[in-house]
Amino acid sequence: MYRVHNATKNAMTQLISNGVNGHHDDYDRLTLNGHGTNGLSNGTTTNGTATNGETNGKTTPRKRLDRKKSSPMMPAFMVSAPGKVIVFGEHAVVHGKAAIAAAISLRSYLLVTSLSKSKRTVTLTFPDIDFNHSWNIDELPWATFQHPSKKKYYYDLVTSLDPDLVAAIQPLVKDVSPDKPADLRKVHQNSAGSFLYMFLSLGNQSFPGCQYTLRSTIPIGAGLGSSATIAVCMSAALLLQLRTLSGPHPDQPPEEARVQIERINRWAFVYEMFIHGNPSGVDNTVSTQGKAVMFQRTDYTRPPAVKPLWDFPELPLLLVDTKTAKSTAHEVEKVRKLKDAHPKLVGSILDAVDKVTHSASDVIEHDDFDTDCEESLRRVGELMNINHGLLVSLGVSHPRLERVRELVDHEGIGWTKLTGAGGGGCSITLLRPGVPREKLDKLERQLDEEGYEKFETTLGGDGVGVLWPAVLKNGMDEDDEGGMEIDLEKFLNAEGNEGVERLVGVHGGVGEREGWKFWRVES
Ligand SMILES: Nc1ncnc2c1ncn2[C@@H]1O[C@H](COP(=O)(O)OP(=O)(O)OP(=O)(O)O)[C@@H](O)[C@H]1O
Ligand SMILES: C[C@@](O)(CCO)CC(=O)[O-]
Repeated sequence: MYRVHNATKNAMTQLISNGVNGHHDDYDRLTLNGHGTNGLSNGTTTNGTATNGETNGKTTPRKRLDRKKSSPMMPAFMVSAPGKVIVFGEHAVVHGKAAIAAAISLRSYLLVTSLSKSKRTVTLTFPDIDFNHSWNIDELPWATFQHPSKKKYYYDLVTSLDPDLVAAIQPLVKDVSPDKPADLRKVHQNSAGSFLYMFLSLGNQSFPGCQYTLRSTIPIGAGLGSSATIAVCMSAALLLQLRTLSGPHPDQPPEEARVQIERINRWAFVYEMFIHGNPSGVDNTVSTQGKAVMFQRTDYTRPPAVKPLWDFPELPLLLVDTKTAKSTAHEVEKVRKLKDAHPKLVGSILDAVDKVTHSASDVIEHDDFDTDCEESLRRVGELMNINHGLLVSLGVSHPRLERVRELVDHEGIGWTKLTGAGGGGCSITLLRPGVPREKLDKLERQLDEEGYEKFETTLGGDGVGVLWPAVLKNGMDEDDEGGMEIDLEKFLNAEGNEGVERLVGVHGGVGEREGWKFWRVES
């Protein structure tokens, strides 16, 4: 894994000098916090043509609005999105079957800082993967992306990448990180490509210079949806900068909140397509919406069926990271090849996974389901074991995942399955009620000795959140007005996951924090 927590002093100075913190004088004009206009009715497209940006891809022409003369300075702001666990149905979901996924409390945080007007660059600063790169906005291939035959709008449903557009950004992507080892270079080039594709699709040449700095508390490539969180953060940030989102604010009607969530999710999917090749969209969907969902996409040209599971139970789960990095794209491709080679057999396995997911949903949603009752948990646990067995037969387990199962099964501690893409990554164990503390301690010691990492996380948390401006009310080091501005230096200097959580965390170890806002989609 390529996790770099603390950039060196020199690198840091360079990263910081790329960006200046935006002024705060214009933020109350924007669409956040309920004070601004509704992005739905104010959907000015980048070429000055006004459209009604309603969902379902339908547009009604509206009268032309005046083009904005200059773009006002933005305050620095942040967005955050949660990782996820897939409880049932990974891989099968790529082939049109159902999956159940829940948001977790580990999150990614993106700080967006505007540059002074004369600075015409856009910079990605991703210290977790040792990546920092700038492009001159005026040198990007806008003409190709803005061509009427190619142009996409913020409300569009994009379900495949356009090969001509991918080709247009290749010259910019291939220059990224020439001196890094090949595997890291590939990761950087993927990050660059997915960002540029979305930036050029949504933005325009008069976009202000800015810097996007990302830090995450989610292990990378561990099956916890790290890439989807980056996709969701980037999508939300760009849509906010383009003033195409309204809220989040406390009085926002749920149906309006749902439109914003849907919009963010659509573009997050585009970002994911670039990183993964063929994602199902379950990761970005649960990361955007939060809580838990039952997800199915049978027709890739249409939005998926997403059933929110508001009352998803607080399952007693042990989340274990094998510390063996994998690539989702690689594991998904392996299953596709197996299916091509044995279509009927693999088709039956995928159908069986679908049945397991539906059975689990029935059990969990039944009135009698009780997380304190052994019988309830046993039924879910057995389904987890069956799901894992089917994933093994698809070839996506790993000896280190099997070792976790062996240790858990031997002590009768619970039921284990891999979660996410497999091939390494994480497992989840549903704990049997009443297991003696000594047994759990023994397991934890053993896992620790063998180089596993245990994660404490809760399921079903909030989805994408916004901190606008990047000032926290009850954080640390509050100023005279009782707020603490999160600037680039503080953000980059925060020590490890704990430091990031303490500085900007949605909970921050100090309880629910004022400042972070979420689209509330429950009705
Ligand atoms: N903290 C981060 N900073 C920058 N890029 C990241 C970060 N975390 C993830 N990424 C991007 O996501 C990629 C990992 O995605 P991948 O799908 O392989 O794993 P995952 O999303 O953690 O697992 P899964 O899809 O199985 O849930 C990285 O190669 C990188 O491009
Ligand atoms: C393996 C997979 O099913 C889940 C990855 O978290 C891939 C996907 O759904 O895109």
